[in-house]
Formats: sequence, structure tokens, C-alpha cells
Amino acid sequence: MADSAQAQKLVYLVTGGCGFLGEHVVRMLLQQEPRLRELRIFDLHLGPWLEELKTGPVQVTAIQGDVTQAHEVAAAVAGAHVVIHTAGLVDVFGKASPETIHEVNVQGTKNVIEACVQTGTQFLVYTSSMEVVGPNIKGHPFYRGNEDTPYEAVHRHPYPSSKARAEQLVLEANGRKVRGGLPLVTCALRPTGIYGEGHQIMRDIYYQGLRLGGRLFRAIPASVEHGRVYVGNVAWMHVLVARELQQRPALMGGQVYFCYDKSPYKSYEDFNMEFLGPCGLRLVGTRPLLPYWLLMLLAALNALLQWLLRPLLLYAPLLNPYTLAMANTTFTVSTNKAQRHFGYEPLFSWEESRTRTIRWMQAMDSSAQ
Ligand SMILES: NC(=O)c1ccc[n+]([C@@H]2O[C@H](COP(=O)([O-])OP(=O)(O)OC[C@H]3O[C@@H](n4cnc5c(N)ncnc54)[C@H](O)[C@@H]3O)[C@@H](O)[C@H]2O)c1
Ligand SMILES: CC(C)[C@@H](O)CC[C@@H](C)[C@H]1CC[C@H]2[C@@H]3[C@H](O)C=C4C[C@@H](O)CC[C@]4(C)[C@H]3CC[C@]12C
Repeated sequence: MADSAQAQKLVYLVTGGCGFLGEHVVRMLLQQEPRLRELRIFDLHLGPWLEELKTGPVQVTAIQGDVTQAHEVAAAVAGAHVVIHTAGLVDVFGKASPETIHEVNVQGTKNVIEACVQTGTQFLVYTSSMEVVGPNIKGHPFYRGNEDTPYEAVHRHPYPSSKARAEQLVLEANGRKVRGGLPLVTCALRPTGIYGEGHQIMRDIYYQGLRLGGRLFRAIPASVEHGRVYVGNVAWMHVLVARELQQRPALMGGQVYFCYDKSPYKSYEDFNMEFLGPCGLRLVGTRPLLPYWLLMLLAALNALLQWLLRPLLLYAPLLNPYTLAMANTTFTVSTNKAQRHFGYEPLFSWEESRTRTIRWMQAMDSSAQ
């Protein structure tokens, strides 16, 4: 909570503050940012849990709004010192149209940038994604790369394309004069696959395993490493970068930082079993049970079914051509740029991250009984 020795004078705005990552960012700010006077939470869907936050010393303002509506964004941003922009449509399952994904992720980000410029907010942190880099459409591996590793970032899918364009807009906006004449200072954080309390995909995979009698069937070789990072550490990096951006604008302005911690390098499926195993699930097979060409055929059939059924219902399984290609392509990061630039160290160890996630899943499991 706030330290009396440090004046509580800053106003922060978190867009997407009721999402999986956003909620952790909101709670981390209230715990770790002593200069906070007001915390504004802007989201299309406000959570009931926000009410419990309004009893503390920091003024918590919940704002129901849409980032695609420029006037709503401008009203929320006006008077804020720092904006942390996490709001986005995270869809690789074909649930939303490409146009909607672009409208939210790109136009929404444009609206946030223009709101900062028009109202005089000087600091903007954008939640980007590993997918801005890859895996690319050619399936090139990115093995323990960093922010400077050369890689052919080529995207066709609406989601990574929208994140790449939004990140580019944020970085290009660095240095623009905001109202009052001061420069806008921006940076972008690129989480790899985030896990932890509230991760909807992990929840979906767990219930899929329950439906299959407690079993999951290996589809991806164990040798394919996929970067993962604990949500609490991603939230901590957002809080720290927002603070240090104010102190070191020349160094950090216009920069990108991968989000990382000590989570082990494993395949997507093996990593998930760190949490699903203690909840009673079993991963069948030491190597993929089906040949890759058959998986590709099944993924293509899922995509065809989704298209055929769309007028009647939303069919959006985990397996589609894009998710299969992603899961089957090594993408891991090994970097210390955030540590070098603003002293980032993970707040949660791998053991703590794993324990917290397991506890969340077991609590979910008991409520599902
Ligand atoms: N989950 C991951 O593994 C991961 C990895 C890297 C980056 N990211 C990025 O982190 C951010 C948060 O992702 P998440 O996993 O928490 O997703 P999420 O869907 O749980 O949260 C997104 C939040 O944004 C809100 N939102 C969506 N459209 C909006 C709109 N038009 N106006 C206002 N609010 C809107 C949603 O209501 C939701 O609360 C996204 O920008 C995503 O691209 C996520
Ligand atoms: C059905 C099997 C092939 C199964 O293994 C599919 C897993 C698949 C659903 C996930 C594999 C990799 C995930 C993505 C990755 O963790 C990074 C992401 C970036 C982030 O910005 C949004 C989420 C995601 C695209 C994440 C989505 C699920 C996977 C594709």
C-alpha cells in the first residue's frame, strides 16, 4: 500500500483492467506503486471484484468503455499521468472477425495514443506480444532469442498482424508533443505465453481433459520449446516499466522488452502438465500419437466446420491450422534487456509461480465438482 513518506499524486489508467493480465496489473499497482492517488480501470466488461478495491487509500475509478470509441478513451485518459494499455481482442480461434480484431487492437491503440497527445498524458506502456516477432508463417524456430535477434517476422493471421501494427504505432508515437508541449514517452512489452490464475485457455484444456476421462493426448513433440511467463511477473514488469519510464525516458522511450522469468523451457503441452498433472490429468504418449499430416488435416477440418457452422453457431476448438503451427514451432526467449534497462527481476520464482497456478486450478476443480 502507499507509503506516507511518498506523496500520492499520480493518476494511472489501465485499459483492459478486468482481463486476465489486466486484473493482475491492477492489483499489482495497488500493492507496489506508492505514488498512486487514483487508479482508473477502463474495460468493455467491468468485473464485480472491482468493488472490493474501493475500500483502500487509493481512489479506484471503474470506467465501462470501448477503446474503439475515441471520445470514451479521451474522457478516461484526461488527467492521467500514465496509461497502461492492455485492452485487446486476444483471438486465435476464429471467434471474432478480422475486421473486429483490427478495430479493437489497432484502431483502439490509435485512439489511446491520440488521447494521450490531446489530453497531455506523457507516459504510455503498451502490452504487445511475442507474436509480433513470431512464429512466422514459414514456421522458422526462434530459439532462446532476444530483442535484437534477427528473425523474419511475417504474419498473415489477423491477431499477430494487429499486434504488430499496434506496437509499431506506439513506438512511432514516442517523442510526439502532447498537450502542454512535453514529449510522449512510450514503450512496448512483449509477453510470451502467459500462464497463471485466471488463464482461460488453461481452464479450457483442463475441462477438455476431464471430458476425456482425465487424459490429454500428446500432439506436439516434447522437443518443441514454447516460451511461457507467469502473469504475476508480467504484471510486475508493467508496474516497474511504468515507473522507470518516468525516470529514464531517453533510455527507455521507444523501446520493446520481452517479458520473461525463470519458467522452464518446455513444449506447450508438457508445460501445462506442470499444473494439470497435480489436478489429476495425464498426458498420454511420450511422442505425438498422430502423424503431423493427420493433425493438419484435422485442423483444416475444424476450420472448415467453423466456416460452415458460423451461420448457426460458433464452433471454435483449440485445434486449428494457426494454433497447430504455433504449438509446433519453437519460440523461446532468453534476454536480460529489462534487467539492464530498468532493473527488472521476476517478483515470483518458478516454484512460487507454479504453486500459485496449481492452487488456482485446484480451487477451480473443487468448485467444478
Ligand atoms: N494471454 C497471453 O498469453 C498474452 C501473451 C502476450 C500478450 N498478451 C496481450 O495482453 C493483453 C491482455 O491479454 P489477456 O490474455 O489478459 O486477454 P483478456 O481477453 O483476458 O483481456 C483483455 C481485456 O480487454 C478488454 N477489451 C477487449 N476489447 C475491448 C474494447 N473494445 N474496449 C475496452 N476493453 C476491451 C476485455 O474485456 C478484457 O477484459 C492483450 O493485449 C494481449 O494481446 C496476452
Ligand atoms: C491442440 C493442440 C495442438 C494444442 O497444443 C494447441 C495449443 C494452442 C491452443 C496454444 C499453443 C501456443 C498458444 C499461444 C502462445 O502461448 C502465445 C500466444 C500469444 C498471446 O498474445 C495470445 C495467446 C497465444 C496466441 C497462445 C494461444 C494458444 C496457443 C496457440
